[in-house]
Amino acid sequence: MSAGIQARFRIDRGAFCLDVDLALPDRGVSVLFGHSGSGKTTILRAMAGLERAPGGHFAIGETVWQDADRFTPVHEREIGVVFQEATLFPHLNVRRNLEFGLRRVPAGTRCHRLKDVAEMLGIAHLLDRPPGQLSGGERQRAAIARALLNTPRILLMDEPLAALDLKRKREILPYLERMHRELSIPVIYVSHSPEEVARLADHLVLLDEGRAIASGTLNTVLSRIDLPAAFAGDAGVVLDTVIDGQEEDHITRLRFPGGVIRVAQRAEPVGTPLRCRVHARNVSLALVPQPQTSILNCVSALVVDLAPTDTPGQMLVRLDCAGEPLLARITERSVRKLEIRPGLAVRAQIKSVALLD
Ligand SMILES: Nc1ncnc2c1ncn2[C@@H]1O[C@H](COP(=O)(O)OP(=O)(O)OP(=O)(O)O)[C@@H](O)[C@H]1O
Repeated sequence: MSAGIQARFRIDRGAFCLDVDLALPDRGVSVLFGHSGSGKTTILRAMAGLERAPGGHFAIGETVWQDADRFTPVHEREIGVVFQEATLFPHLNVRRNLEFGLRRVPAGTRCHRLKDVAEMLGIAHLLDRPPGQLSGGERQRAAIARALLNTPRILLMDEPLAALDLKRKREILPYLERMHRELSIPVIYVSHSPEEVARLADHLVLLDEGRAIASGTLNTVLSRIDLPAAFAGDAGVVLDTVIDGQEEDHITRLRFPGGVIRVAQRAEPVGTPLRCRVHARNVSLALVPQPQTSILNCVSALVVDLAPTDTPGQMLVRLDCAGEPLLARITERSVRKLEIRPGLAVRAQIKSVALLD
């Protein structure tokens, strides 16, 4: 088994000190999430070799790019980097821009790869256009394609959607999700958008003032109730479900290990995976099944632990639904009334779920 990604950096800038020691998976998307100024970009720059972190260590599996006696310069690291603003050459059309990324690929496979990557990112029909005639989202997709065509060992993305308006963000996210499914290289993705985290992350690192206050699989970190400030009112988990069947009244049934969730009708076939976000504020608790309720979704769960939130009178309760975590945000009064405590069996009523696609 490979050792994954090891990244240990200490950078002292006086007013700001980055001090992280991260073990990240060498597949999937690891999101670095935190407030402005928490050190996300500095980590990415240190990984790329753009920032010196004396005494640091950075390795992907057996490939060591930085340790006590080595510092591989940026141009010798097999990385793809995508910044907030797409950096395409304005005087070259999209095809020529992409060909720039092909220098490390054996000549025989180049056309094939260019075509595949352009199709994956939905820009195959734009290859003859200059960047000036593309929308912001299309330009960013071309920049991602160029970074991928360099056959990197790792893709570093620094808020690639930040410069786009909401409509363009929504347009590009499905391409990123597709990339997520189809790529075998690790992606380190800087973001401060909870929506991007929920849609794209496999692994999540929470940063605060230069330190990693949590790092783990997406739901392990999202379901921590001791990190109240991180997501504040957005606290919640992500469920990976599959479509289980259709019901009358235009309802689709989704299945996850903790039970069944019903949502407004979806057109996809049975078996299609769907990621959904369940906000803690949309989950309430009952001790017995509630037949007289308009809420369609109710699953059995055990209380794991509970903690106060930033809002007076409100508590976060962590639940275990057959191994899947779920969070509920309820009032302190309800905690007292129902005697909510670790180990208690409850019914979790899910008022709504947000489907992430
Ligand atoms: N070249 C530099 N010299 C000195 N300080 C810097 C430099 N670049 C960034 N900083 C400071 O280092 C800290 C971390 O910056 P960084 O850009 O890594 O944060 P970030 O989490 O990526 O923020 P944002 O979300 O706003 O991009 C900030 O306090 C910033 O002001």
